[in-house]
Parts: sequence; C-alpha cells; structure tokens
Amino acid sequence: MSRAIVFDLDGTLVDSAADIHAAVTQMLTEFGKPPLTLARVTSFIGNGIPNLVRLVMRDGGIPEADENLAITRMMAYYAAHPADLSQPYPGVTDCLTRLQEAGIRLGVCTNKFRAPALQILEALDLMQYFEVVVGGDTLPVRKPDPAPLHHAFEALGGTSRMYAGDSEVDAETAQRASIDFALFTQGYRKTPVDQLVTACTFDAFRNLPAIADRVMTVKAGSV
Ligand SMILES: O=C(O)COP(=O)(O)O
Ligand SMILES: [Mg+2]
Repeated sequence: MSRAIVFDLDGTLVDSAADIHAAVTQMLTEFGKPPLTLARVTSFIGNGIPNLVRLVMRDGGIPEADENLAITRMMAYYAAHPADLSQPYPGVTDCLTRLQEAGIRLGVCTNKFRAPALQILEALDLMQYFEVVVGGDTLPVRKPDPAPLHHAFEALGGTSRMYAGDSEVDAETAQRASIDFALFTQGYRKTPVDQLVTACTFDAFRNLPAIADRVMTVKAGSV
C-alpha cells in the first residue's frame, strides 16, 4: 500500500485569519472605511481571496466597480505580510514529520492563490513536507470543483488517499473527487459536523497519524 494525504491550508494547517484580516483592514482603510471584526472576515474565508474581497466590499459599502482595485490593494499588503500573525495549528509540524517518516506522500490543495500559499509555507518552515502545492489559480477551476484535488493526487500517486480540510468547501470537494475526507474541526467551518460527509474527524493534529493509519489501512485492505 502506498499512501498520500493532501491538506487544505487556511484553517487546516495554518491559522491564517489574522493576517488576512490585517490585509483586509489595510484595504478598507485605504478606501476610508472602518475595519470589520476578525470573526466576520474569518467567516468569509474558504472560496479564495477575490470572493472574500467581494464579501468585504459588500459589508464595507465599497462600490462593486472598485473590485479590481480592492483585490490589488489587499493582495499587495498580503504579499508583504503573508505570515506576520499566522501560525501552524498546534502539533502540525510534528504530525507532518511523523507522516513523512511513515512514507506517506504529502501535498497541499488550497483556494488561496499559489504564490501567497508558497510564501506562508516557506515562512512557517512547512514547505519541506510537501511535494505539490495546488493553489486556487493553478487550474481554471477551484474547489469545490474536484479537479484541483485530482491534480494534487496525480502528482503524489498513492493507492490509498485522504484529503484533510476544515470547511464545507473541502468536504464537497472530497465528495465530488471520491476521496476520503478527514475534517479538522478547529478551523473556519460554519456548518455542524454531522451535516458534512466525512470519513473521520480530528480536533488535534497529534491524533492524525493514528487516524490515518486506521482509515487508510482499512480503505486499502477493502479494495
Ligand atoms: O483562500 C481561501 O479563501 C481559502 O483557502 P483554503 O482553501 O486554504 O482554506
Ligand atoms: Mg480551509
């Protein structure tokens, strides 16, 4: 059995909301608008930055015509400050080390643009674990379309596969790709756990290696 696990980034490997909030706050300031709360901005994460900016503009009262400018401003700040406040969730680094040592091939599939995703992974010393990083702009379509997830697994191979993510978008992506989904319950999800299709759930990364052993071994044995 060869195993491969692909991870979502925002709200799964990395608690990145504070830097996204800071970039949004800077953009709003440049438009003369007051900040939104961290919780409000966090609730907009999951479908990529352009979508998030559109939702922020609607809340902040910025005209739709300024969309491209708002995205450019937000991304300019974010590129300069990709991981000032972001941290891997507790246990992520140890978990990735253990999975890698167990011979499991690892990748990332995020709706964040690939360039800032790489910046964050480098800044937090996580890039060494991943053989492939698929961003929201790698293909013409993004999650929940299954194509980006398929693309990541094509690079990794693996007869037993699992996708780990935190959101409704991730659950739908995995389901449409027919890949087992491991839900990280401490991310930015808004929907109750029991309303999502999951193979397993985990609330701490220290538990993931044992869960992967159980879920992925059963899967391989049942084929
Ligand atoms: O950029 C986003 O909105 C979400 O990114 P994610 O797919 O890594 O959660
Ligand atoms: Mg996420």
